[in-house]
Amino acid sequence: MNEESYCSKIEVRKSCLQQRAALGEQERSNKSFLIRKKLEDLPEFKTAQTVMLFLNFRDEVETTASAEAVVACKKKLILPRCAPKGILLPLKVSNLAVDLEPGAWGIREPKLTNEEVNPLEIDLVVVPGAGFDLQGNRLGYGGGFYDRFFPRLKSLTPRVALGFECQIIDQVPVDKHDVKMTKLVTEKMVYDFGKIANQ
Ligand SMILES: Nc1nc2c(c(=O)[nH]1)N(C=O)[C@@H](CNc1ccc(C(=O)N[C@@H](CCC(=O)O)C(=O)O)cc1)CN2
Ligand SMILES: Nc1ncnc2c1ncn2[C@@H]1O[C@H](COP(=O)(O)OP(=O)(O)OP(=O)(O)O)[C@@H](O)[C@H]1O
Repeated sequence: MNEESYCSKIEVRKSCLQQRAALGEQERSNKSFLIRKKLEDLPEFKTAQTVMLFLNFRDEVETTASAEAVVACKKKLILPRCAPKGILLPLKVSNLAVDLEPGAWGIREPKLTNEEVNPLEIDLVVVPGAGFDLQGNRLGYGGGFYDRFFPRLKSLTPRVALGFECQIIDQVPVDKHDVKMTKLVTEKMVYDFGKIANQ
């Protein structure tokens, strides 16, 4: 990775996460509800048979209710599990009450006994992030997990990020491995970046 963007990624990440942390518990919960409604109203959510979500940790957008909605409407729910070397395993979850355990960094992750799915089967990936810009760029926590995972999807599988308005900045520092989002959903609106291939 280019050294200049590495240093600025650390700084920018810190500042975006501070903005997010400044939201109160109630505010985060209210905004998460609005984000959830917008996500579940998206045509790509409605038509997807297989949805890869994330379960929130720290002060991310709350996603548990959407995960429950995916299971309740008989879609296949896929959740990520961190594996060594920055690999993200997409595992099938049928029952949120029994299929999860606290994994890396305390994130609620599927147990390894859950079935691993072929990323080519996934119709929609919902993506967390520390910061976003309105060109479709996303900054994560610096593990490179999602950037290594995206090239394994079909190139036009929608990649929808969830974030709060306060996490949007003018320009996220980008490297050549960074994959753009197709949409960003915030409490205020859905930003559409068009059909962008993942490689
Ligand atoms: N809810 C959720 N699940 C997710 C992600 C996410 O962003 N949100 N990930 C998205 O990729 C992956 C986890 N990625 C992570 C990467 C780094 C750190 C982290 O805490 N890093 C340290 C610094 C480096 C270190 O000590 O290893 C830190 O921030 O203190 C946490 C999660 C997979 N699952
Ligand atoms: N496709 C890839 N192939 C190999 N290495 C990669 C790839 N994507 C990212 N990396 C490496 O992973 C590390 C973290 O990358 P980066 O800071 O862009 O992660 P991030 O987007 O913040 O995190 P994440 O994708 O987990 O949310 C860097 O060392 C980077 O070189």
